[in-house]
Amino acid sequence: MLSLLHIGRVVCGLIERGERLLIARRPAGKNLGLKWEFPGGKVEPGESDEDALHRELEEELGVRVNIIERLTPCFHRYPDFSLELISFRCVLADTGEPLSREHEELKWITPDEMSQYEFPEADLPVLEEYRTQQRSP
Ligand SMILES: Nc1nc2c([nH]c(=O)n2[C@H]2C[C@H](O)[C@@H](COP(=O)(O)OP(=O)(O)OP(=O)(O)O)O2)c(=O)[nH]1
Repeated sequence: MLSLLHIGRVVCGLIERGERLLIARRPAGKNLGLKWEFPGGKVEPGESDEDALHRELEEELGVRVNIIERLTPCFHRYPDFSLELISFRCVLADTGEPLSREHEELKWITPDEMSQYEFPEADLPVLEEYRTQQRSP
């Protein structure tokens, strides 16, 4: 029998700077390797989603952020595991550049450029919601 692992809540940050958003490329050896994602990670037991976001962004990028808005959470089932992805629009709290401590590469892209990058399937509704928001006045 196939057993499907539910990894629980994963938070990620859509970090905005002017018209651009930060995307990060997952390392080759990790699951969903070389896909582009929004930095973040798994929420630990007893932690709030917001605390998890701040912890992960500090660990992965060495940055502090201010949260602007929580987007609609998405449940997604991959062939071998499922997760709930909770995304937040945010901005950098300080002037320093994010560091690529755990990713293959970081890039600042415009919403129009998103379609040129391969994101995990769980991110597709997030990208759609974000682009729709950008188009509305
Ligand atoms: N950070 C992040 N993870 C995503 C996104 N989309 C998506 O499907 N995921 C998946 C990939 C991973 O299976 C999971 C996040 O776990 P992770 O392994 O990157 O995070 P972590 O730092 O908590 O994990 P670990 O290496 O400590 O085990 O969520 C996304 O946009 N950002």
